[in-house]
Amino acid sequence: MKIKICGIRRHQDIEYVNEFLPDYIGFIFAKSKRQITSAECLVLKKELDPSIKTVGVFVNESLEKVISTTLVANLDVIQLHGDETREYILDLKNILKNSTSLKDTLVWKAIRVKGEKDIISGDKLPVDCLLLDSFSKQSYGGTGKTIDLDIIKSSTIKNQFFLAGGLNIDNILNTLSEVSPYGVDISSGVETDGFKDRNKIEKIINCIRRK
Ligand SMILES: O=C(O)c1ccccc1N[C@@H]1O[C@H](COP(=O)(O)O)[C@@H](O)[C@H]1O
Repeated sequence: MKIKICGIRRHQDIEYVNEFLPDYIGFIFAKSKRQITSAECLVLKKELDPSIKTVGVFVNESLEKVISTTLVANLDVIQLHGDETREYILDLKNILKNSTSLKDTLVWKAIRVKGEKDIISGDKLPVDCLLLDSFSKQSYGGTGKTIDLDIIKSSTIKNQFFLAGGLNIDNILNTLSEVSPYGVDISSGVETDGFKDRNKIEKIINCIRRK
């Protein structure tokens, strides 16, 4: 089970992830209280354990901005978390494929699940991995709202997927007994008063790894 801790933005956050070594961390480049710039990301990355892969989270961003940020911050994965279309994804993959420095960059697409049809159409997208998140009218992500697991259970999703949306120490084991994602993506569930909390990161990573 892969683990991603998202919304890393402070030096302390880097210390916490270096201690507990999730597989991935996420940097938010979209409008959010967790948003950082590519220059700030670069500074944080210099302190990061090299075994941890980095994911840039973008929402309805121009291809130029996604590419320049990915280059500056030297990201391993681009996570599209908005309303990006199949055409946008194909254009992005084409640019990555033709770039010497970005040809190994992966593309993940977040599907904000309202119903089974969202999963069915998301499953057809030309991406390296899907990320199933809850739907909220207020915000594109990082809401702490959970997905209705019955929608995933009754779907015929074929792609590997990360599960996101309100995962925390109180619901993680039950969630993983109901569905079998490739990985879990956790953000607000490891925060206290809006900031990453070392103890919550420790507890949830240990809990998932002991499972
Ligand atoms: O975390 C954010 O602020 C954010 C903003 C805009 C798009 C995505 C964002 N985060 C992603 O949201 C999900 C779920 O987060 P949570 O665990 O419910 O708080 C996760 O995939 C983050 O990458």
